[in-house]
Amino acid sequence: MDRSAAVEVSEDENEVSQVLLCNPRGASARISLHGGQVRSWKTERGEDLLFTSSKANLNPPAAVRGGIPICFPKFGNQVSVEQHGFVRNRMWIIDENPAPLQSIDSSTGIASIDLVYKSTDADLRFWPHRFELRLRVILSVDGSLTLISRVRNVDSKPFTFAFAYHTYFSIGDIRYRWGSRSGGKEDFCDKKKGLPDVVVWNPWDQKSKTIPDFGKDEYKFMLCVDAAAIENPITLKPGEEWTGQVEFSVTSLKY
Ligand SMILES: O=P(O)(O)OC[C@H]1O[C@H](O)[C@H](O)[C@@H](O)[C@@H]1O
Repeated sequence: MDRSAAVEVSEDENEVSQVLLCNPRGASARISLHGGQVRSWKTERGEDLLFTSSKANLNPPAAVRGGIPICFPKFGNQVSVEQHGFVRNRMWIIDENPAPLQSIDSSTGIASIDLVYKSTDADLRFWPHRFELRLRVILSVDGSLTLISRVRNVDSKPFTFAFAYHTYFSIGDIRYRWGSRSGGKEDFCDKKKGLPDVVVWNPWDQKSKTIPDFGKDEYKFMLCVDAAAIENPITLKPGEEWTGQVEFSVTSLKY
């Protein structure tokens, strides 16, 4: 029987709202309003395709180690801006009135949610520009996950930023073949728009020991592959908007 897609909002143990998207086949994605961060992306068999550390600190404001933190307006460690920007450490809200990007109808089996983060006066101390960042997360009938971010300059002067979906994939065992899951039968595939760069990161054994919210041997079972715009930062004039989109799916390998 074909069921409709479902969107449920609940609170986690820290009273932070979480949105659960389910497609008719039982695949799901969970998104936290803390950071607008995708926390899990599960197949219909319940297997999480994203990594979350067993040592992750779930208490705001620090970003959770795992899932898909959003890095904006900077990537990396830069003077006066928090590492990887600050929106991953802020509380977002559900956008009740999203601009239509495409028609989404839950009876078609597609589940989606729109979140927004609007810069505050306090943020101006870290980055002196006013912006609105909207995130649409779409879980499709085939289980693929699409993230569409739109940054709008609502200031009176231009600004320049970097952006990354800092995606922690869960993998089989990095010592045998990175990117493969459970013996090399499946692989991740992503399609990107507006995000020309890719950042690949694994802390490996030595750096793992210096990261408090990361388990000693967990580096073997994760790999960050970030769809990003970093090398050539994006400049927006007042009123302009930029869109960065990524679609993740799992494909079966033919070997
Ligand atoms: O610990 P985080 O701030 O989340 O950053 C995690 C990692 O992200 C990136 O991939 C950087 O290149 C690394 O230098 C950094 O350690």
